[in-house]
Amino acid sequence: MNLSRTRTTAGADGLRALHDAPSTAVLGFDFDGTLAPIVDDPAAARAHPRAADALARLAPRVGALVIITGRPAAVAVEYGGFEGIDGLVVLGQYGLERWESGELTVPEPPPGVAEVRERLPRVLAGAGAPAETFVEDKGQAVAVHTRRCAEPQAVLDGLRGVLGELAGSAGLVVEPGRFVLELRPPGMDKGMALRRFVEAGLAGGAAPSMVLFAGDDLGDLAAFDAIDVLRGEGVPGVKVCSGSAEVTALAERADLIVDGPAGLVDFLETLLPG
Ligand SMILES: O=P(O)(O)OC[C@H]1O[C@H](O[C@H]2O[C@H](CO)[C@@H](O)[C@H](O)[C@H]2O)[C@H](O)[C@@H](O)[C@@H]1O
Repeated sequence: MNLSRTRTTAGADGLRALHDAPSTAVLGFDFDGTLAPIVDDPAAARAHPRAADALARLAPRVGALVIITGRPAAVAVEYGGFEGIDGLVVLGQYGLERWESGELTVPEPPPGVAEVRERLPRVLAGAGAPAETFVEDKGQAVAVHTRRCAEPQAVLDGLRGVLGELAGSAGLVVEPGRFVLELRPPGMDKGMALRRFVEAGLAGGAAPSMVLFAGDDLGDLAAFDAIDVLRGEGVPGVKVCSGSAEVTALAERADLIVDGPAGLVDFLETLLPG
């Protein structure tokens, strides 16, 4: 493993801890933009062609593999091709849902989601949202995408206020992302999900010896925060940014920057025996 690839001493310490004791390491990943290249249609997103194989080969070598995604857990499993990966846990909808070994746990959505679903078309029409504005219904949340609009950032910025009001009036919060505003339940984020996963310990009861998380989008900053807290408590950690021109906030805080999903898979393959 090439420790000099890291930009920080703490990151090099974290990678060294991974190298020294992989069997008690926790490796966490975001899905879209990190394991799966970004595409215009959310339903067309698929994991990088080498991602599932790399994860399947890593699974028996590390303490735990967890994907923490804004997607419904079952969707990430399907789009990722992750069905047969023993030992992989997928926490969907920012940690509300859990998939492991084919078992899926999904809570009842709060009533605010149905309210937002019903009111959203009128709110979008009233705000003059272009026809290319796309609504993704995720069951626990509703996402408004502007990627396919001619001016996606301007449309997104123009919708922030009305969608914030709509979410607030229904007891939901707005989660901003790459040309998307998600109206979702409060009370859980990727940092809390990662923290709980780590605190639950590894199969067999061992405490994780290090934690790595790789992400690309604003929702992943909470997981970076969790890594910082763990480091403060003496658990080595590595923050990996799947770099893009669309979001720069993660790169500023990352120990290691890789070139999108292809770069992440290349990195994962360096953790495997040749
Ligand atoms: O937490 P993640 O796994 O990164 O999921 C976050 C959201 O990702 C998806 O949207 C993003 O990817 C789409 C497909 O590449 C892209 O078209 C869109 O512009 C991106 O924002 C997904 O559709 C959302 O449901 C996820 O919450």
